[in-house]
Amino acid sequence: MEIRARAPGKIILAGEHAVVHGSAAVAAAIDLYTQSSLHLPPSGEGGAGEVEVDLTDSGLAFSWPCSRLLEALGETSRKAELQAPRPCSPEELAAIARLVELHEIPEAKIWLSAGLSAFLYLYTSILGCRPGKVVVSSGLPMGAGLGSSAAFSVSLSGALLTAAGVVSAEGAVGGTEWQLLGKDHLELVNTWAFQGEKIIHGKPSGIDNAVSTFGSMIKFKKGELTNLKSGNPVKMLITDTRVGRNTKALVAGVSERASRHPDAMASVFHAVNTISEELSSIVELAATDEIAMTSKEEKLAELMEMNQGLLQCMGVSHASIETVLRSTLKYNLVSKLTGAGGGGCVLTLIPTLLSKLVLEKVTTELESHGFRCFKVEVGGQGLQIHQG
Ligand SMILES: Nc1ncnc2c1ncn2[C@@H]1O[C@H](COP(=O)(O)OP(=O)(O)O)[C@@H](O)[C@H]1O
Ligand SMILES: C[C@@](O)(CCOP(=O)(O)O)CC(=O)O
Ligand SMILES: [Mg+2]
Repeated sequence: MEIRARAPGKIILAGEHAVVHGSAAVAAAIDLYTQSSLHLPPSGEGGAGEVEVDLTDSGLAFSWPCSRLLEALGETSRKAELQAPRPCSPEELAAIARLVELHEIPEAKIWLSAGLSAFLYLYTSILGCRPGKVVVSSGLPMGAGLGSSAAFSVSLSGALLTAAGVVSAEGAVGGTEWQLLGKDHLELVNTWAFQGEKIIHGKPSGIDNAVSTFGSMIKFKKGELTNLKSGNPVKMLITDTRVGRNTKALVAGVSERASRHPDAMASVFHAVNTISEELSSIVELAATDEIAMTSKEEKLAELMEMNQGLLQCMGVSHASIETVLRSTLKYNLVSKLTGAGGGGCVLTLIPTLLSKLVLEKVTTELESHGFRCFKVEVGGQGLQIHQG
């Protein structure tokens, strides 16, 4: 049996970091995906064979004998828990970390260990210690702010829960081999993926896994999700500064600053909340044609600029991000970091009336700094399944 699941990355238009502290944020799915293909041998029995994962993007593959997993973790998959995952306990996480350490991961790719821990947790909790192989491949840059960790957790959870028979695909995605899940099944995948994100991020807000699961453009606040109907999707240029960084460390850094300056940071988070609320109402107004396109874009640009200033207050900007801001401002274009910052990707709002020539000039200038620019479609499908 082969089950494939693909889940999109995301951009955050407003509210990253502040969303971890209870503010609203606005995010949208993009058309870059992580795909997990799960192969299960016909008669998988606990205790025999191996669990394998092939991480094609990093060129590394790992495997564990099922007997070893059983010995270290016990029989982890319990029917009742499939409908309501329990968080990974510190003891279980330590046992998983020891299983990951059985493999020598090259120092330059040590960041993979968090993803491997999330993999082992999701696999053994959902399918138990039965043999199987998962091949993961992604069009998303890893650790760059486009939500690769969430797309990884969502696609894995989608494939594993489908194999366990607790979720099933229903409607086809027009003209493709992919199928969608119903709302309740998506909710369940999202809950599992959140557990995976917790292992990778430490303290995620849940926005990345939610937008990767449900797709579209959403407002997210304290775990509550509102679908934003945006008539004419915004156009964004993404610049990957190629400066590597780690979301877990950046999120922890903002929390430390918040504990050093609780009142000042509460005001920053409050301001971000207001920006996200305003941004989401502009997106929705635009869908009803109650606001002209140019006026919408001017307002969005101003709000993004204000949000970037507040992200600088939180200490998550970076010299490379500032270079992108300066370069795009020369052409009167507004940019802000997206995701955790500290390097990674920057969004630049592309107004509808911007000439092709100007866009080419900006892109050339950004690429002359060694950055990589690309355009994405915003607000598309979330998790999709293919069973064959
Ligand atoms: N395709 C993948 N293969 C292996 N690990 C992945 C993959 N995608 C994401 N990960 C895991 O997620 C981590 C990146 O997550 P994070 O720091 O949150 O950045 P982002 O989510 O912005 O890409 C990687 O270090 C790795 O552990
Ligand atoms: C910084 C944060 O708001 C978004 C992180 O996104 P990413 O992992 O950098 O793609 C953290 C979170 O909301 O969990
Ligand atoms: Mg992430």
